[in-house]
Amino acid sequence: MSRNLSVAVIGAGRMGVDHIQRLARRTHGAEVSAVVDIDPARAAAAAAGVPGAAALTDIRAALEDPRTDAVLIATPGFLHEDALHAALARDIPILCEKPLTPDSVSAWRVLQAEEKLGRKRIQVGFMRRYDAEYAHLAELIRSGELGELLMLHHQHRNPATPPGFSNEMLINDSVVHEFDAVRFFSAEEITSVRVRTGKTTRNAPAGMNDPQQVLMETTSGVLADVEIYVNAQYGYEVGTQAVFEQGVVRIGNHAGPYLSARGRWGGTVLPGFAERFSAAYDREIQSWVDAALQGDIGGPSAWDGYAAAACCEAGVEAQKTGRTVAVELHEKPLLYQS
Ligand SMILES: NC(=O)C1=CN([C@@H]2O[C@H](COP(=O)(O)OP(=O)(O)OC[C@H]3O[C@@H](n4cnc5c(N)ncnc54)[C@H](O)[C@@H]3O)[C@@H](O)[C@H]2O)C=CC1
Ligand SMILES: O=C1[C@@H](O)[C@H](O)[C@@H](O)[C@H](O)[C@H]1O
Repeated sequence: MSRNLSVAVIGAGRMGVDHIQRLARRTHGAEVSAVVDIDPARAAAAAAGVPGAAALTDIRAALEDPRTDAVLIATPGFLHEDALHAALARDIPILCEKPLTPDSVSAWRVLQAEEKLGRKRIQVGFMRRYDAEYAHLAELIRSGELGELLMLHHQHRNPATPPGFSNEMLINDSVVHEFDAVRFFSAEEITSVRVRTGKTTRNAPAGMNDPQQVLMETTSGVLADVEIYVNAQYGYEVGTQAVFEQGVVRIGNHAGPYLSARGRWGGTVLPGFAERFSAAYDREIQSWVDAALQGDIGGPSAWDGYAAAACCEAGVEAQKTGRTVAVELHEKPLLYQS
């Protein structure tokens, strides 16, 4: 395809608007042809100032338009399945924000629909894989330079939760990224999950345990833990310490620059994920567009979305029961083995 990839963006909320700006202003080879939101005012506001972008309220109208080459889904997770099936029926490239779907049964249905097409059409929005430090750590692991990877310690801190955020969302909305990160770094599946709750911050909404510790193990026995703390108040921090046979690698948390001034030294804590992962989102979308123009996908697949959904399910059960819960996965279809 020599012309730009015409993308219909479904959902013009926080992430949708961010991706529309990215596609329209910072991505090569793409343009936004439609913005779809159930709320017409949101669709119109997001499409305003984007040349050629139609404001629509129904995904079907975007998919019926022959100009639509690809879709980016940024509606809430519980709406992803319908949008995915509709876009798969058009056999066009899809970037679906995380989660692929909220549970492993619906994720498997999506994966089977894609398998029938005989090619990968869906990329899942696990953008951390595109963060420069994440990519560097993955390269170090693959190179074997420091020996075998043995353990991963993660911290994931958000300043505060939006209204309605629950214990389950802490796993499904937040730790879903670490499930993907552990699978990405270890290049293995996660076999079990355990969740520990302890003393809770007074800043958490009633009924929520915050922080929590999520413990997991991979096929070869790599142990990983996550401190998930979603009302940490002071800012947004995401970091990992990877322990190898011959060394330790730290990424995230305290990236510079460090300032020495006014009798103090130090850096800045970023306010949220949009700032922390801004460059990663840019790379993620560029990689998807580049691959889509070649009829491929550029990153995490529907299998990765399905496996993460299965981990989340195990995580929520572990959270409720206090038990170590096994992650159950179907056999990996051939399509996803390379
Ligand atoms: N990769 C990342 O770091 C992040 C990913 N996300 C993911 O992005 C997705 C969207 O999240 P947010 O932008 O925070 O949500 P949001 O609530 O800000 O926006 C969702 C939008 O979808 C619209 N919508 C609802 N039903 C619709 C329908 N049937 N058709 C079309 N539009 C509809 C809503 O009116 C709203 O404008 C979620 O899957 C979320 O998990 C969210 C935050 C960060
Ligand atoms: O996906 C995201 C949010 O939905 C989630 O609530 C945050 O915890 C994550 O850090 C962010 O990347």
